Amino acid sequence: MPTVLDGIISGVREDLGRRRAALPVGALESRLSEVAPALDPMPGIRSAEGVAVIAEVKRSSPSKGALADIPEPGLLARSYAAGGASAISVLTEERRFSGSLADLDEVRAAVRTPLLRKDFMVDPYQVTEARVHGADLVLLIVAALDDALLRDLSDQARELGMTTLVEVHDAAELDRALALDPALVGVNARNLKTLEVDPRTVTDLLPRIPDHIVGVAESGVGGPADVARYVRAGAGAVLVGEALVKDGAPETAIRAFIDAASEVRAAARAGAAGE
Ligand SMILES: O=P(O)(O)OC[C@@H](O)[C@@H](O)c1c[nH]c2ccccc12
Repeated sequence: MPTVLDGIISGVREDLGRRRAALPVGALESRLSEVAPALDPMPGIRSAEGVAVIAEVKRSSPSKGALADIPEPGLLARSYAAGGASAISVLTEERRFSGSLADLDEVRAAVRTPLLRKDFMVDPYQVTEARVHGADLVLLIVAALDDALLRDLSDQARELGMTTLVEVHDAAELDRALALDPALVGVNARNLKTLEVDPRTVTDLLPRIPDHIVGVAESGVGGPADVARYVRAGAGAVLVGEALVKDGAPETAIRAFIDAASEVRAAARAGAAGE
């Protein structure tokens, strides 16, 4: 039976075919020289106080439908940056998430924060496109790629100066991700094949990520208590969409996430000192 992920990917391939027909790869590549070099998000992510927040611009999702209108993604991105987000994720998938490369352009024009192109990357064309539109990071979903393509896209991103966030959902995928030695490994609490969210996926897998790689807890953060739980499990970063796009004051919400994480760290330090 085809999974939800299979359905999303076939739509992504169709849309990609249309863009490639309009702008062949050679013409796309010639635009690379016109963009500013990719920013390195890692110093900011590693030195973030409490936890690095990767705040997502997300209009809708296959599981929940419409989440928020977001007429001006640039304005939302500015409030994310003002709240202390270490990076901003922009969903560019059109059919299920109502995103676009135009959103990425708008956000790029609005902030200097490192940007992640969040999409279902299945072709090198998309990685080049991400860079041309100003992305500094790309998401690579292990469940959507075989090892050869995963390696190729990861190498390509590195050659373009970009950072990869490699997303996993189970132990076997985590092993495949770690083989690439990426800067960031994301554990998605949502199973993209069924869309079910189980935070235990994150708390089980994060502790298996080596210290030199930043573990990113993805999905299912509704409030500061969820952030605290993920940080206790070893998250160096959290990726949050729905809760922020629905909040009238995303700036304040991000600060509350960071504060919750800082409290966990202070308690851990106090515990260690008292031992
Ligand atoms: O809106 P949430 O539950 O905070 O989730 C954000 C993010 O984790 C989610 O959008 C996501 C994680 N991995 C993905 C891969 C593709 C599309 C979307 C995603």
